[in-house]
Amino acid sequence: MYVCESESVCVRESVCESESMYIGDLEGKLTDQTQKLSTLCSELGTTDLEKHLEILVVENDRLKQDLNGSQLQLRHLRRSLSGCSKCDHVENSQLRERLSRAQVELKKTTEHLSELELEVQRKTEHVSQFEQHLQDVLQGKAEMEEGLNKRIRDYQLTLARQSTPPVKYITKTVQVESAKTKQALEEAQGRNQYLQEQVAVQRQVIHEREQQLQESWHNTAKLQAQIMIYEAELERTRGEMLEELQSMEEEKNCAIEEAFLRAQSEMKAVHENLNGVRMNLLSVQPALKSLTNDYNCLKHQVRDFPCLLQDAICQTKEEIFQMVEEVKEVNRDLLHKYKREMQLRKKCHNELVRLRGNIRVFCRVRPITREDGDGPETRGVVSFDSDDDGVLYVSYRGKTSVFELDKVFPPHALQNDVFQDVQALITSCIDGYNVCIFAYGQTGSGKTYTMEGTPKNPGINQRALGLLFSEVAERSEDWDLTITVSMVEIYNETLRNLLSKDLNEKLEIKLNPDGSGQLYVPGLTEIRVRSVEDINRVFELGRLNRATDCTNVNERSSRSHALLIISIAGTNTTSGVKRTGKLNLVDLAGSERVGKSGAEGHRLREAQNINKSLSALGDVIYALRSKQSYIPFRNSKLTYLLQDSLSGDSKTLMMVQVSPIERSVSETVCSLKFAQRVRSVELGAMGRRTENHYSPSRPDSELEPPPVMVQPGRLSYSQPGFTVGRSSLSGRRKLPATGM
Ligand SMILES: Nc1ncnc2c1ncn2[C@@H]1O[C@H](COP(=O)(O)OP(=O)(O)OP(=O)(O)O)[C@@H](O)[C@H]1O
Repeated sequence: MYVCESESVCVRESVCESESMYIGDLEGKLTDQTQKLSTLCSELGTTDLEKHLEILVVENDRLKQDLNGSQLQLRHLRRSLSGCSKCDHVENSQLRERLSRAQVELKKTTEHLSELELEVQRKTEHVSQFEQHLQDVLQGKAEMEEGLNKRIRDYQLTLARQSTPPVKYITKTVQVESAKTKQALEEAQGRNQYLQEQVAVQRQVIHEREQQLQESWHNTAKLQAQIMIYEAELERTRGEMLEELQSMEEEKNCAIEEAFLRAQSEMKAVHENLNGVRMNLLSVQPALKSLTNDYNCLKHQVRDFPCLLQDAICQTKEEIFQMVEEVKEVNRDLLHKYKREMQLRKKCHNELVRLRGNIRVFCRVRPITREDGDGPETRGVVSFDSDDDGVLYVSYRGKTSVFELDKVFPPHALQNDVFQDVQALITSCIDGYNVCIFAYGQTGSGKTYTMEGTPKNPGINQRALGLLFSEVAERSEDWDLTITVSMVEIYNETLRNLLSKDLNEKLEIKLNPDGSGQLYVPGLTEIRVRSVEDINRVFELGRLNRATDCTNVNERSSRSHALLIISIAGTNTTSGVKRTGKLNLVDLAGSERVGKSGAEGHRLREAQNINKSLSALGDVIYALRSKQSYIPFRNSKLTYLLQDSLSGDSKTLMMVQVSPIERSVSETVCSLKFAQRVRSVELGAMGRRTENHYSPSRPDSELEPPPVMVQPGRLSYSQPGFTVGRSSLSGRRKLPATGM
């Protein structure tokens, strides 16, 4: 029994050994399978699939980009094509080139796309093959696992069947030995458990891979669908492009045809023109021949022209020189005649002035002004003779007084009209005469208006200086003339220098110590004037100085005599002979004050002084008229100052100013009577102030050259003095002056 038990234990041990060997074998196989699986997994594993998938995705993206690029190009081409209709033929051809390039690129892209499609297809097949293989491997593994499980179960059943009661004894033994077996079994079971777990893990992994594969298939399908859509789009675009290309081709053909037809017609026209030109050429040939001949002829002439021109120039020069000489001769002759005529004119002028009389009396009737007011007293009492401009009628209380003067200016006479009649006198002072123009009349009769005028309408003073400037300029070739100006006021028998800085300075009239009998005023300011601006400045200064000394200029002007003394000194540039002339322009004080003022105090003194000076003026004129040996020039400052302008061959013009209104009639008549008395005076004959020697005694004289012989007939101032008679030659009617 013991043997039997030991035999059974041995059998059991051997079974166990064989079982454990088998299990180890199985384990080795399982390990191999696991290794294989992992190898397979690593071969086909996630990485490769993902890589494939990624490659496919990248490839797909690239394709998408290509497609986008192609679409963009296509759109661009479409736009270009739409603009093509407006472009010309050249642009069409450029677009066609671009289109063909795009087509080539599209073709390439399509080819590349089909290649990629093939690649995708190939890869998909490869993936499906791998899947199939993986399924097979999994199936084998599952089968193997199933077999192993079955065998493990069988072994477990066998082991369960072998555990019998007699083994109790043996069990002890077996217990000793079966512990090892048990342990081995347990180990095998543990390993088996472990392998089962591994298998489960692998299954899970496979399941995940399957899912991923499914997704990738799904994506691939999607992408394929997208590719299909793109392909369809491409196809459609290609179709459109082809259509457009075709239409463009048609257009091109049409354009070519049109251009060809046009070119043909133009060619035809050109041919026709050419024929015409040919015909013209044939007809022009003879003319051309004659032109060539002419040209040759002209060429010869041009070659000879400089010589001919030189000859002609020389000849013309000679002629011109001759003509210039002739003209010079004529000019000399004319100049000689002109100078002679000028001398004659001067003689005639002086003769005319002499015949008119040295004392001339004009009358100016001022217009009725607003200041005269209204009423019967402002009625006009003065009338004129339309046939005689020297006659004036004054009607008052039924009586008419007639006054004959040299000239009467009616109220409407202008400043210039007055000046026209006095300018001959003014020019004569350049010839060495002393001239005196004074305005006489009652206050407000227009004396200042006539002498000074207004800034816009100047009177005799400014016009006289303007005339003198132009005369000086005209004579500047023969005479070196200078014009100086002084302004003096006589108020209350006091002489005041209106151009002086010291207004309190009183001037005195003195006899020139050189024994010439000339008078001069020491300290009198003489300002040289060359232009109208100079005159205006001098007048302004005079007006200012006159105004500073009184509160009412108008009042003062009515009671003082204002004198503008213009001296003209000249030296003959040829002979060195000097001569001087003086022009006194006097605005007298109002004449109505004389003996009528009834005033007291300074007003009385004023009236007495005005009376004195105007009476003295009357006395002087009376003495002159009656040719008295003594002329009372010294009775007043006025007559003393005007002595050299009232005596000898001096020329005097009295402008009697009268008011036309009834209120002033008595003053008007008085003034006109005085004027007639003055008009009847004859002045004695004295030579003009002509010097041909240096006179140091005259304070205003200049350095003179040594005396020279005066050429006969050249200088008008060399004439002897002349006696001035009352103008019996003037033809003026002698009308009795009726007193009132
Ligand atoms: N011919 C004229 N045309 C227009 N207005 C004139 C004329 N004559 C004088 N008048 C005006 O008459 C007014 C008095 O003239 P103006 O001052 O010249 O007189 P007058 O005799 O100089 O007086 P006085 O002795 O007070 O100085 C002035 O307003 C002046 O403008």
